[in-house]
Amino acid sequence: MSVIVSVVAENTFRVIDMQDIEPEIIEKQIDAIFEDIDTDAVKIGMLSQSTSMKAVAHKLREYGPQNIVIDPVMIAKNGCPLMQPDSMDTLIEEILPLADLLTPNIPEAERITGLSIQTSEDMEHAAEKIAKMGAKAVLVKGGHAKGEALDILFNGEHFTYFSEERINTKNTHGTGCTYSSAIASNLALGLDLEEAVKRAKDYVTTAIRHSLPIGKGCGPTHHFYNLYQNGLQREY
Ligand SMILES: Nc1ncnc2c1ncn2[C@@H]1O[C@H](COP(=O)(O)OP(=O)(O)OP(=O)(O)O)[C@@H](O)[C@H]1O
Ligand SMILES: Cc1ncc(COP(=O)(O)O)c(N)n1
Repeated sequence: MSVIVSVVAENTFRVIDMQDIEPEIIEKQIDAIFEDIDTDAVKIGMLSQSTSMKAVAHKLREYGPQNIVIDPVMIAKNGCPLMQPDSMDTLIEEILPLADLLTPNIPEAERITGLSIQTSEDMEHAAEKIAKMGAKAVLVKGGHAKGEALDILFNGEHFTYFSEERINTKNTHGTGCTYSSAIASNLALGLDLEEAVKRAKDYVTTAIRHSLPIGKGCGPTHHFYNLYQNGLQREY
């Protein structure tokens, strides 16, 4: 089930424009879900401005769902801003504390913490600092680093490393969106956090390995590669 918070006119190489949905309509979309259907996990992506964040936070506090995974989207792969800079305080005060898991990439973790992140120790420090700010667990993603594709999970007590070799492709549009959605889905299935992240890391790595060379910019990850392998054939 989806709640539309913004309609974004974008393709593989640019964001042309966006129109945010009125906060009252965001809240009513959330009501429409929670008054009807059981919710096992929630995944939150782009929230472009404070009023959208406040609407989402207000309703999540009201309904109190479990397994809230938040991808604090700030800037698209192609460099276009997706979150207004003046909404950073609202993100930190209203959204971050709702997270059972926050999944910043390195630039997002730097903006949230004010730390500079160069090494895996820096990723650990940032994860710890974000946990102190109120997120129950933090996964700092290393897609923007060099070398191995290393992500570090801090569950409030200890760190777990998830590493894969870096795939040489420009078609990484939506890697973080894919990853956080897969983690939320795995939590909804009842897996513990470490196992949910481990399986989602395998999934996103396969989706990047078989990402689609379409469009003039960064093509998307292939969400259905395994499904197609198992019978729903389609050649790429
Ligand atoms: N070239 C790559 N090869 C292998 N894994 C990658 C590559 N790029 C990103 N990843 C992995 O993809 C996942 C998403 O991380 P990333 O840092 O790209 O998130 P993101 O910047 O939030 O993504 P997006 O904003 O595009 O949705 C992580 O597991 C990361 O390690
Ligand atoms: C609506 C929306 N949400 C998230 C992203 C981030 O994905 P990417 O960093 O791959 O551009 C995006 N481009 N658009």
